[in-house]
Amino acid sequence: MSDADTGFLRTLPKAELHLHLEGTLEPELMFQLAERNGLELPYSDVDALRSAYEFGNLQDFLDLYYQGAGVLQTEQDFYDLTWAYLERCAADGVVHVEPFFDPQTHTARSIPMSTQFKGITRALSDGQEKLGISSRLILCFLRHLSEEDAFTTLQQAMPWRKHLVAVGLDSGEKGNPPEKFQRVFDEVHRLGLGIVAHAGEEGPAEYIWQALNLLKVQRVDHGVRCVEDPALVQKLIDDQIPLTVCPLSNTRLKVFDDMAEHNIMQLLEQGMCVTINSDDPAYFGGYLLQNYIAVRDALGMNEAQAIQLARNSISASFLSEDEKAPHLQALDRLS
Ligand SMILES: Nc1ncnc2[nH]cnc12
Ligand SMILES: [Zn+2]
Repeated sequence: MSDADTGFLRTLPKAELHLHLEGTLEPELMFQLAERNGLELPYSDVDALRSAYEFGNLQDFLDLYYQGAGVLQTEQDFYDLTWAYLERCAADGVVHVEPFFDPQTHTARSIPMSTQFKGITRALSDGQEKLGISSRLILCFLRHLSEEDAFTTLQQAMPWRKHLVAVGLDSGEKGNPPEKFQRVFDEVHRLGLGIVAHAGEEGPAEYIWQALNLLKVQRVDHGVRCVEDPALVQKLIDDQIPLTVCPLSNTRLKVFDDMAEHNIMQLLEQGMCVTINSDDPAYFGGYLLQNYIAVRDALGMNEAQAIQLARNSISASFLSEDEKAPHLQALDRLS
């Protein structure tokens, strides 16, 4: 039995570091935006759409996720999406967020970069002002597309450079290793932006090595397959490279058959800087608090471990040390 009750988990000051804004598109909002934009969805109603959320693997999910994102057309759509997510964060006790967005999903449909940035950043700014939630935005390249396309995307984002803290790499991992994007991440580095990448979700431990050594990532998104290489596990511990782990996502996408088999608590106990995140909560059945609850219920996470996971999320963020301090002090008071 665990001693971390839900109220306690809610009051923990937590940061969310692995969250795709397009993955917060709830079926209700998807239908609302489709109607507002005069689009037809290939589902009769919200229930029919939700019942399609059965995924055998990452690609099954991505096919639906990219299709769903097609309803996002106007600045207000991006605002509404982001604002709805921030309201969920407020309810879950999330104090800081570093969301991802996938601009190529939208520019490919002729939705300008400016439309995306304006809607998202206006909501993030309201989130700070009205909800007290701080944020830093991360642009992700889609790894199933070419490196040339990523270069074009980076160029298009330059007028919005000051709104970005980092650039990431997502989408289908298998067959799209980090090395495919080494040159564009060299450029990201030259621009002084942070770097993160999905690696070791479905892909092998070798992709995590590449993310570290070739892309020079500051955090690894997912990374749970690191356990297949003991030397890699040791490196992640020694260098305290944060892993942004997404428990509900991993079970819904069959990275682990069952939450009871998830390795997050083993990684934590080995001394790795692991964090809990929700990835694509509208598709995987829960926002950040729900992920903490799922880990508690299946893996017996206790209060001290929950505090450590929350502490890791603040430490691993792109906030300055001064900005982290009040959250870390609040966590110390709970210890
Ligand atoms: N879990 C995930 N892995 C890779 N790309 C994604 N895009 C949205 N969610 C993702
Ligand atoms: Zn992800």
